[in-house]
Amino acid sequence: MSKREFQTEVSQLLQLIIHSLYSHPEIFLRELISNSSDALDKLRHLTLTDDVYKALPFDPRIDLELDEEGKTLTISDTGIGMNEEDLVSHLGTIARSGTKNFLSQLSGDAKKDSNLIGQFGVGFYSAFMVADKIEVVSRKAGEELAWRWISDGKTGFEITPAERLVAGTTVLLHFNEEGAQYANSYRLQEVVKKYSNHIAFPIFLTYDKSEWNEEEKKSDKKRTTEQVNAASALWRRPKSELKDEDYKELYKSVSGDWEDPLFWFHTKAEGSLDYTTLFYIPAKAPLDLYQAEYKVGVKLYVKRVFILDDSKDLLPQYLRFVRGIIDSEDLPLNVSREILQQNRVLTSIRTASVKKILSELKNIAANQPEKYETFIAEYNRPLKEGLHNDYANRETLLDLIRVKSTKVEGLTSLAEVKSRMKEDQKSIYYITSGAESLLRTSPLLEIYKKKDLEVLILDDDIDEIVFSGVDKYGEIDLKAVNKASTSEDLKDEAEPDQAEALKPLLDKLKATLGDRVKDVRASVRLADSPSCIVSDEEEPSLKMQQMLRAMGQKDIPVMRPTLEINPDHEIVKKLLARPDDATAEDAAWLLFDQALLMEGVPLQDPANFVQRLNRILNLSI
Ligand SMILES: Nc1ncnc2c1ncn2[C@@H]1O[C@H](COP(=O)(O)OP(=O)(O)OP(=O)(O)O)[C@@H](O)[C@H]1O
Repeated sequence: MSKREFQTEVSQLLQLIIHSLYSHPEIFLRELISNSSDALDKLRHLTLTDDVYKALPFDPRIDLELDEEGKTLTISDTGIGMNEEDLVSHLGTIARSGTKNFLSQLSGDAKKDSNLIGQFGVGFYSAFMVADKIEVVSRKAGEELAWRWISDGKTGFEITPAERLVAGTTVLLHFNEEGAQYANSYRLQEVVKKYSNHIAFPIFLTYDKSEWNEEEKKSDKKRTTEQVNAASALWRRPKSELKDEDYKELYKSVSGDWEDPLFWFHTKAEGSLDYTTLFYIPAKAPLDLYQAEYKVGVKLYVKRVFILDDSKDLLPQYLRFVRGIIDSEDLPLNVSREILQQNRVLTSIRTASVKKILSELKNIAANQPEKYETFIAEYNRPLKEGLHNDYANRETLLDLIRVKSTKVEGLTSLAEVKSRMKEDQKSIYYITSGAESLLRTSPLLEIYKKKDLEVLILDDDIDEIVFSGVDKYGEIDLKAVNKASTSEDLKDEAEPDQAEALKPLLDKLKATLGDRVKDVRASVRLADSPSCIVSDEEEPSLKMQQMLRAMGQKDIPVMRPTLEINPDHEIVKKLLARPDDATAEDAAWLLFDQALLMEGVPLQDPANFVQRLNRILNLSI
């Protein structure tokens, strides 16, 4: 006999499940049935593709056996099974980094945590909500030995040799007080129908059925086995036969989510390629959305046979929040992961699927704006990632994303921004890189305020990278206000060019600031501030350079910004009038440093800044 302890994370998860998950104890059955269904999927795939397994008998089914008196339930499958090693690693440790991350997000507030866990899916361990002892007997396909795993969900588990006639897994639950309600055949049937009706394999329930005995005028109990689920691949049925409830139920069983999805798109394609797709958008963004090791939410089937559910090639990465099914008629059943990557059929399905998802989202944006708002609250950012990566769908994605702006409260679409453009407005303008409050008060926006031009406030930290690659919305140029060339648009033909008159001052400033600046120029974009910082077209902004360095990128050359000064500002006028003033040098540095501060860039030498400031203050008091 070998006694082992659970990995710390498992104990943590078990504690949580037992103490805060009482709101939905029935999901234990969905989780165990879905594990069985996965195990059957895996074995079916092997029997179709791997010579070693081809000769093995495969009679796929899931059996629930109820002992009402003894308050036990077994869930058995004829799937892939587990050997001793698998039992230890699958039912004693948590390998998925997503789960570990999930645990670290827990707040200790039972209500919030149970919502989190609902989105996450707790798997096998959820059975400890309803059982105080669980025995698993499993035999791996192709192996002779079977193993028994026993645990009370508290101290650890034991593994001993056991017997099992065929490959597969049997989970025996000894119900606790909470679980006693499930030692009831009606309740079990109800829960199976609710969550697992469309599992592709038959689920049988064996129980003592009461039957009326006419002769003896009493009811007898008779051991009966009945199929309790529909076992149909629901996605292959015509849309007209399916009700919203059917879609929601399938969603919950494929995603493990408790909440209804926001919406779904069901498509049957016939023609050069035959396939069915059913995609769902979860109401809440998956918790691992921003993790490199996110869990794939789309399963690939070939002719209703499950192939895989962990391929990142089924949809582009930015659509990783989509859940659902792709079922193809044209792929071979033995298609391997490597082949999938360059398979023409899958590439076509993927391209068409992305188009479909995006065009459906566009419809929703147009026809159900409130619902679309809920969607955007969760998924605006991944769509922006798409702008960066999915060139082919950029136009659609530009219509789908939402942005903040100086003209509206909340979010707005680029189509709305376009419709608000003034007659002589040459481009759509935006400002990036920094917190919203910093961006809204930036001196770079002064001229736009004065001219009553709208500016998009792009304060998401990926915005600068994303939008630096997007230079047009339809025919209209998109321009960052902190780029040197953007000011070309703003030049007033009527206004005389002041550069000539300013030249002596510009030269002087340049000489003082030396190699800290690339250039010093007269600005056309300032109204109230004396100076601002701009970058060249191809260069990341100062704030961005700072971020890249903070992220550990070392090879970023030091890029010098251009300082622009406002020819109409009193300070600038005075400096021009008194070129030999003793304070000129201090003033030059203060003009530069304050422009940096307004960009959100920390000063290289704050002590120097303060000394200069105090000297000037002293003179003015
Ligand atoms: N009936 C079964 N047959 C074969 N393997 C199983 C069975 N039940 C569980 N396992 C194995 O144990 C692992 C852990 O199961 P668990 O339900 O905790 O998580 P999961 O199914 O991987 O993830 P989740 O349920 O969170 O999506 C599974 O990945 C699988 O390898």
